[in-house]
Amino acid sequence: MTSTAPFGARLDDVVVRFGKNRRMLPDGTLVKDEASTALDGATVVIRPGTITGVLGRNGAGKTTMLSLLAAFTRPTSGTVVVGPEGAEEDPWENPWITSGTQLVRESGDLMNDEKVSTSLSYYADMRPDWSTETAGRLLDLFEVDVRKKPSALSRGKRSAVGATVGLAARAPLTIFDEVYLGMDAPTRYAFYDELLADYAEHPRTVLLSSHLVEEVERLFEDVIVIDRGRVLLAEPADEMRARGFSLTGSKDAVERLLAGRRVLHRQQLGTTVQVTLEGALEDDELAAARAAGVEVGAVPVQDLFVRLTDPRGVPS
Ligand SMILES: Nc1ncnc2c1ncn2[C@@H]1O[C@H](COP(=O)(O)OP(=O)(O)OP(=O)(O)O)[C@@H](O)[C@H]1O
Repeated sequence: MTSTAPFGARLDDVVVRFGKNRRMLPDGTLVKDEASTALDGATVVIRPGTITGVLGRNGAGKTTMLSLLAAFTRPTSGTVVVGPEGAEEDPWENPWITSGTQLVRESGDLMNDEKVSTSLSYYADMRPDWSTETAGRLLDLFEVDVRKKPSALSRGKRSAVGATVGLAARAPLTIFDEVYLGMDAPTRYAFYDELLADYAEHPRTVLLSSHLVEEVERLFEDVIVIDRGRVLLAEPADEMRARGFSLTGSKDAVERLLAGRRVLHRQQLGTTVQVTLEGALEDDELAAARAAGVEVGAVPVQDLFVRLTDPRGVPS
């Protein structure tokens, strides 16, 4: 256990706009930059003591949301609270909350001009539940030489240091924002295994954003999908998986089972058709599908995510 109960979090109608700055052009003209809206009325609850996947297409607002929780950014409007259940507080300039929140970004947030060991000592001092034993073991596993400066490490090794910081900190709210970048497949899988094992022994709240959905979806208990600054869905991963199913079989047999259903995706190979549909089959429909030689399958979270956030909408 960490010494503090896992943190939950809540965003209520949060808007974040960037860049309404005035700028002087070389000819002396004053221009006002277009504001860009990163979050546009985002409302979500993050359950304490879960591993939650944060999914969204490029520019959807994931990093902005995670930065709000770690008090790296402030909302333009709306409220953000973080903390143990029933004692959540605004994280902004709130040392009690921020000392319990570890955000790991792609950059690893290491001191560039110092040895990696210096950054690790800094995190060890800052995080009340820091595990020196875990840090040492993971650095050995990832084969990181902590006597080097971050600039002398490969991108994958820098990410591995970030992953190590995130796990060794044992923070009640631990956030990994695309921490896998640059890591090769064996290192990423080692990280996922370590995350699950450490989480089982030391329950806390983990948020994980990743574009490698197929790889990480097995870790998720909850999933948040962000689409163009809004929360499209936030629910247990099993509920998300139950949002759809696939049918594979001959075109005619599959077509007969489509009636009235929303088709999320369709592909055809010769006379065989595979469709992804929203909802679930009733028992009699399932029996009819089997009798017609149509295979009924689950849909990976990756596919549902891609279809549900398709900017062209879903085919009718
Ligand atoms: N500091 C900033 N200044 C101006 N615009 C910003 C800033 N940070 C983010 N944005 C804009 O806000 C939107 C959301 O960005 P954000 O980084 O949160 O998305 P993301 O879902 O993490 O994307 P990606 O998957 O590509 O990393 C984007 O349009 C981005 O250009």
